[in-house]
Amino acid sequence: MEQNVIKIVSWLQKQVEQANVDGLLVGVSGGIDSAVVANLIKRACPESSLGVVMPCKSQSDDQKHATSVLKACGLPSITVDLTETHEVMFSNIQQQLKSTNQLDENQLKLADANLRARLRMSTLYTVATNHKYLVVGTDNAAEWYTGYFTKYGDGGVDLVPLVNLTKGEVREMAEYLGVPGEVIHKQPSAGLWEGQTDENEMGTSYANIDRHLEGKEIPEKDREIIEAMHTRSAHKRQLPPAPPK
Ligand SMILES: Nc1ncnc2c1ncn2[C@@H]1O[C@H](COP(=O)(O)OP(=O)(O)OC[C@H]2O[C@@H]([n+]3cccc(C(=O)O)c3)[C@H](O)[C@@H]2O)[C@@H](O)[C@H]1O
Ligand SMILES: Nc1ncnc2c1ncn2[C@@H]1O[C@H](COP(=O)(O)OP(=O)(O)OP(=O)(O)O)[C@@H](O)[C@H]1O
Ligand SMILES: [Mg+2]
Repeated sequence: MEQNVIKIVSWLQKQVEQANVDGLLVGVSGGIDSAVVANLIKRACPESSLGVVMPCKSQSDDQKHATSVLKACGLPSITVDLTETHEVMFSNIQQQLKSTNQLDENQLKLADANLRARLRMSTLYTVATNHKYLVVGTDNAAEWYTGYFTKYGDGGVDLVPLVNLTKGEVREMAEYLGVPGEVIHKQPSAGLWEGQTDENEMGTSYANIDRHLEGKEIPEKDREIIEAMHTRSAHKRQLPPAPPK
């Protein structure tokens, strides 16, 4: 594990040098993926790294966990509360759709969740430009393969240091890095709506996705779910399609 950490930390340092920027930042949610990245960027750029906490109708536990992650790794932070910003933007869009008879309640619920992720992305780039830092993403191999992220939201980043690690490997790295236990052991959640957990929404488990990525046998039903997510999300892992010249 130590070797893996050293490898990623020096890769991050190289990216900073090559991009000719001053440092790195990450959104810190109180979840395990951003906790690991927070530790890695602090190691890569001890004097020029930043965590950004961005509550948006978030659970109070998440904020408590974000604070304990930041304290444990000594990463400085700022907090930008997006609750009001989201409220203004979302209710304006909703009103316009409603008054013109174009509102689809179910679709808009999903769009609402993705809007929060995209407001966070805009916030991170605003702070990154101010500091001359790069935005570091937190997607792991399981999320990347299944496309379980918001296009141009939490997927809109400059670097993806965890993209080759399964969720299990992220957990092992979190333990090695001293991430607080309550963060390591809670259910992964995008916090996109009340009571949401990743595994409920996906209909399969990270353990199955990890096993599938490692080439091991998993139940046929889970294999089908994972492959369907992978196919459906191909566009998120590519540049936007363009017509031939
Ligand atoms: N074939 C295609 N070619 C090009 N573009 C295509 C496309 N199909 C859809 N699109 C575009 O992509 C959009 C759909 O993609 P997107 O907006 O990402 O939305 P979508 O994939 O529907 O939803 C995002 C998923 O990621 C989950 N998520 C989000 C954020 C964080 C986390 C987490 O783990 O923390 C999880 C979230 O719960 C949800 O299940 C469509 O609205 C359309 O604009
Ligand atoms: N409230 C928040 N404040 C700051 N960043 C956030 C917040 N919510 C989400 N993010 C950013 O979006 C990323 C994607 O969320 P995701 O839930 O996949 O990761 P996580 O919360 O770190 O871990 P887990 O998957 O275990 O919940 C986070 O890692 C973080 O960078
Ligand atoms: Mg989360």
